[in-house]
Amino acid sequence: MFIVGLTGGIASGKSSVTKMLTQLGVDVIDGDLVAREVVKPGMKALELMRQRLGEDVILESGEMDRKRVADIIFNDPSKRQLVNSIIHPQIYKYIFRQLFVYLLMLRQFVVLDLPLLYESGKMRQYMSQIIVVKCSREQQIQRLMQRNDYTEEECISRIDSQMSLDEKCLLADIVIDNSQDLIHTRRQVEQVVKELSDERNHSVVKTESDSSAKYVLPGDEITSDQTFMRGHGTYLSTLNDDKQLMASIAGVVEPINRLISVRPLRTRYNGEIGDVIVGRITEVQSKRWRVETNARLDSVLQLSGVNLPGGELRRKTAEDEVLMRNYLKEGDIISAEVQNIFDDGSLGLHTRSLKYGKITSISFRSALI
Ligand SMILES: CC(C)(COP(=O)(O)OP(=O)(O)OC[C@H]1O[C@@H](n2cnc3c(N)ncnc32)[C@H](O)[C@@H]1O)[C@@H](O)C(=O)NCCC(=O)NCCS
Ligand SMILES: Nc1ncnc2c1ncn2[C@@H]1O[C@H](COP(=O)(O)OP(=O)(O)OP(=O)(O)O)[C@@H](O)[C@H]1O
Repeated sequence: MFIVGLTGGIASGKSSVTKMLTQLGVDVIDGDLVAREVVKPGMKALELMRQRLGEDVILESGEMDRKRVADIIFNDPSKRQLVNSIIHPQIYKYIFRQLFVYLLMLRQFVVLDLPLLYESGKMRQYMSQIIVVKCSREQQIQRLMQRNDYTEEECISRIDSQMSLDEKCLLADIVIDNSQDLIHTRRQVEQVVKELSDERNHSVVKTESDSSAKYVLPGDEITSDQTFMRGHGTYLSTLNDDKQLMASIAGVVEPINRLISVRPLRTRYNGEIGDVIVGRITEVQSKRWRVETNARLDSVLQLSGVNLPGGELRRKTAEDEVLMRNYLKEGDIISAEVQNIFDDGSLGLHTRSLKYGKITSISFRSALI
């Protein structure tokens, strides 16, 4: 799954575009809605707001006083930073949980509508593409005055509390021009969805504009430093006396501390033995299930690779084979481990551990997020 960022200036048309995306069947996470969720009474962010900004920002009903907080945010830059530092971490936690759910649902991509994507910078690293919705400053003011009954002065203080829209357009991968009527905007949105949905973009990762990225082809030497650890997409060559770390696939070198991997540019999942994956059962066959794992070929879960009721060492009988669909059927989502890689590159999975098997519900322990 890849994540597409959507941003813009205040009242530039982000919500209008997300509405069109939703109508076209795209999953959108709306940052403004998440921001409302995380300050509901009883939530940690609201308690922190009370402690750091005082009872003034809480209404009698126990809810956050949005008008008061808006006054603070749009008129006092240092307090804006304080509010952001309280609310934003909670927003990101919430968003990561939502993204995880979409990941389990094997979505191709999800759009994340974040008004402050560039200002805060935090989520940018996870985005494959960033869309900026633009209109002129005059249109922002006019639309904001019309929608919210703000004075011109109020509109200007809101617009100026954000990075300029021109600057955001320069940083964007895709710009949607919302300065004409909504039909004109809709046409652009349709085109963008068409391009993003293209199968070739299935695992698109943003690397082209990253000038510091080191690109390698299969067989290229990455390093001869002996202290590095071998990660995905690499192999050790001992042709010369010294060991060298080589690229086994084309992609971008990704060092994480001493572990070096090569991240493929545009490809489906290349599994490695020991990977823990989430997949969807696509077919029940004789003594095995076919599993969609976003790899080039369907993966295989053998009947011998699962624990059935009655104990892990129990032999699988002909009766078990008949009942396979009772254990796992088409559409079920499972977590499993890659046990082997067949000659044709397809992955053999197993679920012989209590950690793996059918995913029936998802619960989060906040401490782990
Ligand atoms: C300031 C608040 C109370 C105003 O609420 P209100 O219902 O009037 O507006 P709404 O939430 O729909 O936001 C409207 C727009 O204001 C702009 N905006 C909101 N917060 C900020 C901020 N901290 N800095 C700059 N612009 C902001 C965005 O463009 C947003 O789309 C609210 O936006 C808020 O709680 N902001 C803090 C959380 C935040 O940063 N949200 C942005 C989403 S990540
Ligand atoms: N192309 C357009 N022509 C005329 N009005 C528009 C157009 N696009 C959006 N609007 C109107 O402008 C206002 C702002 O649009 P919208 O709510 O989509 O912006 P936004 O970027 O989501 O705003 P915010 O930053 O406040 O969340 C809305 O009242 C909307 O109906």
